[in-house]
Amino acid sequence: MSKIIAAKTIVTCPGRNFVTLKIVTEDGTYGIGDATLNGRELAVEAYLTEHVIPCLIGRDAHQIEDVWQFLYRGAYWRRGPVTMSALAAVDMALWDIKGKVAGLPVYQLLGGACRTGVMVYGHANGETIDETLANAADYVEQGYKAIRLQSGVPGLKGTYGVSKDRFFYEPADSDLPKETLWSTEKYLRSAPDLFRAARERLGWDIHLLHDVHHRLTPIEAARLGKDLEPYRLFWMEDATPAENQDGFRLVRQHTTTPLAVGEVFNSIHDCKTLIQEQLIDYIRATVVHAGGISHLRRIASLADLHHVRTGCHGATDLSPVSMAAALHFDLSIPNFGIQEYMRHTAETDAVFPHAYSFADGMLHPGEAPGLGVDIDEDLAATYPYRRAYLPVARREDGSMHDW
Ligand SMILES: O=C(O)C(=O)C[C@H](O)[C@H](O)CO
Ligand SMILES: [Mg+2]
Repeated sequence: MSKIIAAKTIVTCPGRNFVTLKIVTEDGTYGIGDATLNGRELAVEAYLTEHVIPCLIGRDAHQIEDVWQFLYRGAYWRRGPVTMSALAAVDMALWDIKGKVAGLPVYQLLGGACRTGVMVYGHANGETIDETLANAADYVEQGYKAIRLQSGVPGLKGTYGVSKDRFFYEPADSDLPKETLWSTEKYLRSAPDLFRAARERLGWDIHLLHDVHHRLTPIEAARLGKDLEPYRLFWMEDATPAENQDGFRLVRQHTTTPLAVGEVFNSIHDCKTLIQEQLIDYIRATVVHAGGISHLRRIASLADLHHVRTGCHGATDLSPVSMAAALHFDLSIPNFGIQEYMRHTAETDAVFPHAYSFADGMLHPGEAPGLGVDIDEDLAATYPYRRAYLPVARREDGSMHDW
């Protein structure tokens, strides 16, 4: 028994907002978990403070599964991004505590390493194809084996996924949602040009990925998948809004471009049809939004039965605590595919000192007991919360468009 005697949330904004849960046990051991939900941070913070933390006090920190079941089954209003992010933070923090008490990195508790490192993909983007490919060439030089390419769409000012900074990308950059312009026709004309040029310039020894950000109908996604086939993408991500899972049947019938989806999923119930019918190749559900390490392992086990591999979301709105948790998970499961890696800024890295490291296109979680990430609470307190939103998209006629 390792009784939980205290828990609290820490909200900080070292360039962007993060919510962290800290759980302390009677022997003074503490664990941390990420509870960040981009643009809705304080909803999770309040859910944890008002509804979860009171239920944690007095429980055994070692009973990770029982605590998970208590908070999930006992919630009645279960699932959904707020609830599952809060539950994820508890789960991560308890795995962190267990690792620290055992003196082992979490991946060892999950069965040990299945691979020497975790292949990651970086983000190369630019206003033009030339700019995007120049940035991609830098990633190749840094040793990356896989790169996501996003480029501005000719005729559209500012495209989601395209940043001004070469290496640091923060789309939640406005205190109210910024309205951007979208044209499916223009995008569908330009996206294949990007990948044709990429293969000419970068060759075939690098994995190329692309994120459509849920912006196409199934038949449009099918056409893009076909147009991209000659360039052999590692995956086409979020081709169509994921609520309408029937849409994936149509996309699947028309293209052999591998499909990835799942960053907005919160539970195994969101992905089970797509996995069981083999309508996707990569499931991108992530530790923080899908109930923590414990629940993500269930999703991965189901996926493994159906030849679906993982590709955890890893944008900058997931804190270094989530990144570490994802790396322990990635290292330990048989059907790992790839891990997204959008580097955090130096300010964020200073607030969250961590043991994970990058070399030769791979990340490794390191050998520190637990998750191997800490939070400098004094430094965190110097960065107060600032409301920040992702942009929204309108079509050229002014109507709202899907993400
Ligand atoms: O990283 C990705 O694949 C994304 O699509 C980034 C998301 O837009 C971002 O995490 C939303 O909060
Ligand atoms: Mg995405």
